Amino acid sequence: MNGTILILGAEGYLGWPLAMKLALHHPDQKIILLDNGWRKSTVANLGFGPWLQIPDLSSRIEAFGRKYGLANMCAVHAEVCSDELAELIRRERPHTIYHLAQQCSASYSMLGLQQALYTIRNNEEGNMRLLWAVREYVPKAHIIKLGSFGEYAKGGLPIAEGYFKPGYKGQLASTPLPYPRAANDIYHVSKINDSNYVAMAARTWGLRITEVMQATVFGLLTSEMDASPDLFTRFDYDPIFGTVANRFLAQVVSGSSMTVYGSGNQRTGLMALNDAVNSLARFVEDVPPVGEHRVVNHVTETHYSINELAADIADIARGVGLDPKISFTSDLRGESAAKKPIYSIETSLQGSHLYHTDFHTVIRESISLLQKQYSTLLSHHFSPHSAWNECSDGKNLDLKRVDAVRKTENEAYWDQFRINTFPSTRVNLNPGCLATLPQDRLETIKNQVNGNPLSLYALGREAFISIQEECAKLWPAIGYRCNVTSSTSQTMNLLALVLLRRLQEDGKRCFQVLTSEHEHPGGIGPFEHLPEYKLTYLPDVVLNDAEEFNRCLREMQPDIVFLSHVYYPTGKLMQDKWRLSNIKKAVPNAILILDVAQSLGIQQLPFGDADVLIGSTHKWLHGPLGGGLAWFKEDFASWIGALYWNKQHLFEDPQTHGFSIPGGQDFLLYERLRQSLKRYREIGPKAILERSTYLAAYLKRELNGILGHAGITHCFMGDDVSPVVSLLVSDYDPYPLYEFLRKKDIHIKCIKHCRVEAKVGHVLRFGIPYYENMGRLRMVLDTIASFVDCAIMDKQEVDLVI
Ligand SMILES: O=c1ccn([C@@H]2O[C@H](COP(=O)(O)OP(=O)(O)O[C@H]3O[C@H](CS(=O)(=O)O)[C@@H](O)[C@H](O)[C@H]3O)[C@@H](O)[C@H]2O)c(=O)[nH]1
Repeated sequence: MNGTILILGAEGYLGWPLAMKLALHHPDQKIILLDNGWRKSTVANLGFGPWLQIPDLSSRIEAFGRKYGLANMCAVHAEVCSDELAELIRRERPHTIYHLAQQCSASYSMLGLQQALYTIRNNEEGNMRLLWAVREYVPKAHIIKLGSFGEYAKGGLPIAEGYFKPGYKGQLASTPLPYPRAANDIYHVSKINDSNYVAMAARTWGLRITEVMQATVFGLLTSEMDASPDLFTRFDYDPIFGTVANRFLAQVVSGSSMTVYGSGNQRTGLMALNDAVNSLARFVEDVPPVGEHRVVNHVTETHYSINELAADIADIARGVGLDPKISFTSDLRGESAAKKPIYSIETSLQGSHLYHTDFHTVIRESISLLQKQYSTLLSHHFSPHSAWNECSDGKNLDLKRVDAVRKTENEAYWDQFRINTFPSTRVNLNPGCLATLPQDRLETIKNQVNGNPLSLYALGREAFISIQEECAKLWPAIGYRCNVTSSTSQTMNLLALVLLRRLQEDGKRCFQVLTSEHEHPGGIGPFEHLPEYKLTYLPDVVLNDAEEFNRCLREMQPDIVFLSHVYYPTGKLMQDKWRLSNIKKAVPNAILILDVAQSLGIQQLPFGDADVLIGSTHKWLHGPLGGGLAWFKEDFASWIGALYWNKQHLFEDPQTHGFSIPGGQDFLLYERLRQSLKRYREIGPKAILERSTYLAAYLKRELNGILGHAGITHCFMGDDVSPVVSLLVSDYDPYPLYEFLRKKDIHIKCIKHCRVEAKVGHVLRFGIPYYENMGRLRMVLDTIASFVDCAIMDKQEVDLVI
């Protein structure tokens, strides 16, 4: 490769088409696409999503490679606001850097304090870090910084390109001064501040900077996409991230009213996506001299007021047989203009560098494409955002609306969320393995390591620290050490062996383990297979009777009590309030191990009495397979010493020595877990449990109806506080049904021949992830009903009867 071009914010609306254009125009150059996925996850978390479901960035890069036979793009998941940026620039030495990695929504920046702070930090810190990194490592590089046309103060004067020579008190300035800037929102103020910093960096440090004062971009297609959906860019049309022309397009195509804010006399500059990207790409060859802050007004449609824009789009829409409507709201942004403001706009590139596609052509082409790619429409995308001056207690009213959108019963919201983040067509309801890594994180992780084992370790260390921070927030456990381990089964093997070694130091050879009849083999199995342990399985009638249970404890004086927090076959929650503290009172020297594999992520963990709590990450945290979290009481951890004895510690921290997975492992596990915990915290444990139990109640109710109708004797085990539906059938073998579902890509769990709460039979377990929805569960139920009907009606009981 003959050089490197770096695009910051390459997964955005402009970033991706720009990357394609550069890759095609410069096949001998390496194009690095950096993004942190913020835009995608933030839009989804607000309850919105783009019109078209676009593949993730790495799939798009692959599709581009296939179509054009080029392999000069590579994606990097990194934060601009971290040392990763300087490190990347130091390593790659790009000659051209596009900076598009900014929070670009004025409405988002006005949602509340957190959003305002995020905008300032991300935009201004990111910009500052870029300037310093370029100064340090590639001072001759060309920075192309996306500014905003909206930074300029509009006062009836012609709008110059960044600098002009004003007159005052009869005198004309001798050197050009910055054209006045003013804004009504935090986003645009952050861009104004950026302009000052880049101007300073050019003047004082001699950097070469082109600042592109970008007007509102509209449209969906660029020439490189060639109408291939796997190369499309995101098209947002919601009130926070959707911009005016794109919103109007989506509104006319879907039959909603175009929402004009205020009088509609306010003006907006516009530019078609293809024109904007073409022009941006040409700056690679058009480099300003050292020390120049060149400002470019990037706008092609200079005359539109919002009313005129709506009227023009309405005309074009009518021309293609649509029935456009326009509605007016109050002046949400304080833009009130009694009549259209008058000013002209200078654009030095117009006619040369800046190609201007006919507005009507782009609008017609966009309408046609939106009609063809009609998506799941969510009407809340069309409502306006709330007024920028309507704040109470520091919280903008919009957030309340967003909360309402996200509530448990909002199928449209969750459907969109699933499509955005867990788009698999399979329905995974196997509560033993809900390890479905969100789509938007997969690519991130793939690109972190680039085949270098040392970077794998470095990433592992960094991720481990973040995991510990996340865990401390999610599960504050005073007096415990939290460690990232292997899964419950793997950790229990180690713990059973280490315990044996420690217990035998007192000379004893045989140890009593008290447990229940419904443990998962992964937890209790190691004790069952090591002959030094003698197991007693208490039946549920004893476990559920406080007095009887205490009597057993006192009589047996077990060395170890091993119990599950949520019962494996039924999903029922242990009555831990009295159970665990009673164990500690009755047998204070016994080691109490709590298997939280079935409860981690959906129930509050009962810290306080248990010496160890062990859970897996591939169930309700939807995290990596083979990972686990284990909490050890401080004194227990000191006594037991370690689980891993090979001293290949990955960390300096002695607290983790011997308890965290040592070197020689795949530490992407840590990165995957970090991503899963981040997602888990973003959605929130409460929302997750509420949504999952709500769906589980629906599935249970409907399943009951189907089985009752078919005359199949059954009962549901468990309770209503768990998102696990556990179905017990005694007269039928449910395995053929399980197999039938599996072939239809519906996964559940079948446990044959088990005893639960004095009943004997076969159990089918359904665990319902929060991101599922009624429509997909209905499909599962219909599939079950079709199997059951068929088997009964065709008198194929032979399939069902044991
Ligand atoms: O449904 C809507 C949406 C917007 N508007 C009006 O359309 C105008 C433009 O609003 P917008 O949301 O499309 O765009 P804006 O907030 O101005 O910001 C967008 O356009 C800027 C360039 S410029 O518009 O400032 O030139 C970029 O910097 C930003 O990143 C991009 O989000 C405003 O007068 C707004 O009141 C409506 O009337 N109805």
